[in-house]
Amino acid sequence: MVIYKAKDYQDMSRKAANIISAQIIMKPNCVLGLATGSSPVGTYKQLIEWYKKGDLDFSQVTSVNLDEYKGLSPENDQSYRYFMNTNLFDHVNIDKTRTFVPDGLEADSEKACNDYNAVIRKQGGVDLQLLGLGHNGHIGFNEPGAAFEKETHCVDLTESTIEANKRFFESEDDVPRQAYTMGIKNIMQAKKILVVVSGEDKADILKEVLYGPITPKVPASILQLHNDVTIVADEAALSKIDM
Ligand SMILES: N[C@@H]1[C@@H](O)[C@H](O)[C@@H](COP(=O)(O)O)O[C@@H]1O
Repeated sequence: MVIYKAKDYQDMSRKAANIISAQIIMKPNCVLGLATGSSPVGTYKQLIEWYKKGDLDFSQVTSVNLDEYKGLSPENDQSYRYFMNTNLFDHVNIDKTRTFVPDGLEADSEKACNDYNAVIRKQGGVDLQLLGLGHNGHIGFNEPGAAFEKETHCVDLTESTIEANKRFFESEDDVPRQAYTMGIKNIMQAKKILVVVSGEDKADILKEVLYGPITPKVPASILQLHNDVTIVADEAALSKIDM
């Protein structure tokens, strides 16, 4: 595991975007595993900037996103499909038919999840998976207690995640209670993993993730067992770790 200390959110975003750019340059037809949340937004902004300067080409890139709220349509401005379109896909030359997000409108959970696993397999797996980190150590929507061996599945969101995500909705009642998420098994099968973490409020959980016991109670702790993980975190997020 490699840990890069960034000065602040912007520096973290630039460093992470550099790693993603290197992946695209080395393998133009790579499969990127992408994430939502506020942590990767700056990274996407930086990638868009470099694309606009002519330094990056997404024309052969495929993407698979980690998760989607169950019940939200792609047009719903809180859906993760909408997030990806507005924060990245609409601004670069990626072929949208090669950008995949679980189908939030598929009411049959088993079908939605099996279909998504098939999509990931068809792409030949993920070359680089970008991850944010939830306050309770979740990755994607794999909440504490999630079995490590799961592939894409339907989850009940925990109260703390609903609380953390309600800022994006009009009211707490509007926050969906379930989501489809890649499982830990899908995430661990990625060839490389890049985690972006920012802010003092993530300092305790980041320390636990990196140096605590590997346990489903802290889903991201499994990353200690992956052989190619890069953490890019800002000083605030690393403030509980001596380095
Ligand atoms: N499903 C997403 C996660 O993929 C994300 O990592 C997490 C942290 O979000 P943020 O980066 O906004 O702190 O939030 C959501 O629950």
